[in-house]
Amino acid sequence: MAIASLAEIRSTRRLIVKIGSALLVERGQPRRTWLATLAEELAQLRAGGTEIIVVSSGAIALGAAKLGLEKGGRASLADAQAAASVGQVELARLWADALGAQGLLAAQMLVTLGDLEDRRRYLNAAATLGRLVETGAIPVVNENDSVATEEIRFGDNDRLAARVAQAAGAEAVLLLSDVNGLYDRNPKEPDAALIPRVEGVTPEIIAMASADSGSGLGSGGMLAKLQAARIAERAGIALAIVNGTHDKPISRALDAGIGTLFVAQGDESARKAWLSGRLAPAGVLTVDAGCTLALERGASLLAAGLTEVEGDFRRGDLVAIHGAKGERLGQGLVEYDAAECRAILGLREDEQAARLGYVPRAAVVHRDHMVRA
Ligand SMILES: Nc1ncnc2c1ncn2[C@@H]1O[C@H](COP(=O)(O)OP(=O)(O)O)[C@@H](O)[C@H]1O
Ligand SMILES: N[C@@H](CCC(=O)OP(=O)(O)O)C(=O)O
Repeated sequence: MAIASLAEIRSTRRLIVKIGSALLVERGQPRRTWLATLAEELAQLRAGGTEIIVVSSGAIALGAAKLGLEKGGRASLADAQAAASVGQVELARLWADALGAQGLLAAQMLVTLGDLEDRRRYLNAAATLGRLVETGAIPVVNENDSVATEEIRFGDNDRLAARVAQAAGAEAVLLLSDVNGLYDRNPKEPDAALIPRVEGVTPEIIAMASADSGSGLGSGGMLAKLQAARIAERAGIALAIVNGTHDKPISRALDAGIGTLFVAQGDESARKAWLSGRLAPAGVLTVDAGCTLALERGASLLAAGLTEVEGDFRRGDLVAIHGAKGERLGQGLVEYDAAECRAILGLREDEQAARLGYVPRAAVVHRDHMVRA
């Protein structure tokens, strides 16, 4: 479903909700009462059938206060990493308590840029997120700040949220911030006007983001949100920036329709196109007629339908999928190395475990990581 209004975000199947540092932390202290109202809203969304993944900042701000570090722990990378180590413990506890009060189970997931941008590791993160959500738990994702160095950091959780959305196959991202949305200039300027809807993040839109990052607690400012919007729109995912400062911020913003909606610029196939990029497939998997039919119906490629494996690829590589007559059926990210694929060719799941010596993965190419021709 293409999301055309803020209100429609309520009816998404899977939604990423990102909370910035300034919302969660005030003068070094967590905003527990506010968080309780947000958790209540997340529980309501969940009860209405929307699967929720939280991306939460706040570790550095919380940890810096505990350690008494200057500049909110952002004076140096070493400070930020130490602050994040201390603060993440508290952040996880906060979420476990807030969601627990609503009868929900919080699951902590700390990731780095590489986990979401390197194809091989991306599959692991995607599988864990998917499984967590299926179990009914609410993943609470943050960057693993204490180990990520400058070159391998997102640094801001806005882009992290957009990448998590891709990995989790979410339809929308809701960025809760301390402003109503994107303004045509720095919102502190008197004539600044809120932009309700953006169809494509153009250079003109990027130019609206002022270098002033408002709260001073976070890291990304508006520019990071626009970069996140660009990742999302190209992946066929809607993204909205709304004001999260009030109690029950989601209902307030979505009901009143106040915020900025970045409309997805592609469809589902655009999301999957990201998976394939412009890479040349590293191998070919040929499947039998039954499997061809199953793939046409949108199923995953299972080892039982595999008849031939060509090439020397590794888990996470892009492979082409061919039918029995050599016709191209599609392509996708393969869950096994080539040697393992050959070992389990044609085998059912129970036979695979015996051959591999470990519990097999759900598919050779999962439907979420496959683009049909
Ligand atoms: N064109 C703009 N529209 C809205 N906000 C802007 C704009 N340019 C700069 N900003 C600043 O960006 C801030 C939001 O970024 P940030 O403080 O990083 O948020 P968060 O902590 O929620 O991630 C706003 O408070 C605002 O001061
Ligand atoms: N991972 C960091 C957050 C970094 C960040 O981008 O913060 P923000 O701009 O407030 O979303 C932390 O937990 O402190």
